[in-house]
Amino acid sequence: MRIAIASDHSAIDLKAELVGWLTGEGHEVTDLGPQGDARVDYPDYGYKLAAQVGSGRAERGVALCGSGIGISIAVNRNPACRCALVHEPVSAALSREHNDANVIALGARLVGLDAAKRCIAAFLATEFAGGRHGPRVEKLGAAPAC
Ligand SMILES: O=C(CO)[C@H](O)[C@H](O)[C@H](O)COP(=O)(O)O
Repeated sequence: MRIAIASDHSAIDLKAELVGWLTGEGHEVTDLGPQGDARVDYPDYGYKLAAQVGSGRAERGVALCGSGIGISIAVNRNPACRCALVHEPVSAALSREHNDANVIALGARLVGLDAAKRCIAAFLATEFAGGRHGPRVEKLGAAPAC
């Protein structure tokens, strides 16, 4: 699967571990940065990731920051993205099954490497169930203007 991954400075170590793991699992991984450990702003990387997934260049995205909150908010500002912030695998699977999430967000200061891998594995393995969930997800792509 084509997977894009991005973070802020708080999650570069977790990002590096996940890039290695996902690549080893046979995925085509695009690391959108950051590459160094300088402090950066999560919106910049969230927007880059959202553009990659929203355009279809990546099929799925992995978004990381300290809590996962900031970067998930940034990704979800792109109407083509449905980013789910999760802390355990059941929510990760539900985000696919019910919400057809295309980006998963994780907090590097809250979730360890093993839990992050289990969440991502569930996220990648679970299909969207469709059916009654279809029209609900369609509504997410057509949010009313304020
Ligand atoms: O957006 C966040 C909080 O909701 C992330 O956890 C950020 O990574 C965090 O705010 C960065 O904080 P720092 O003190 O500048 O490292």
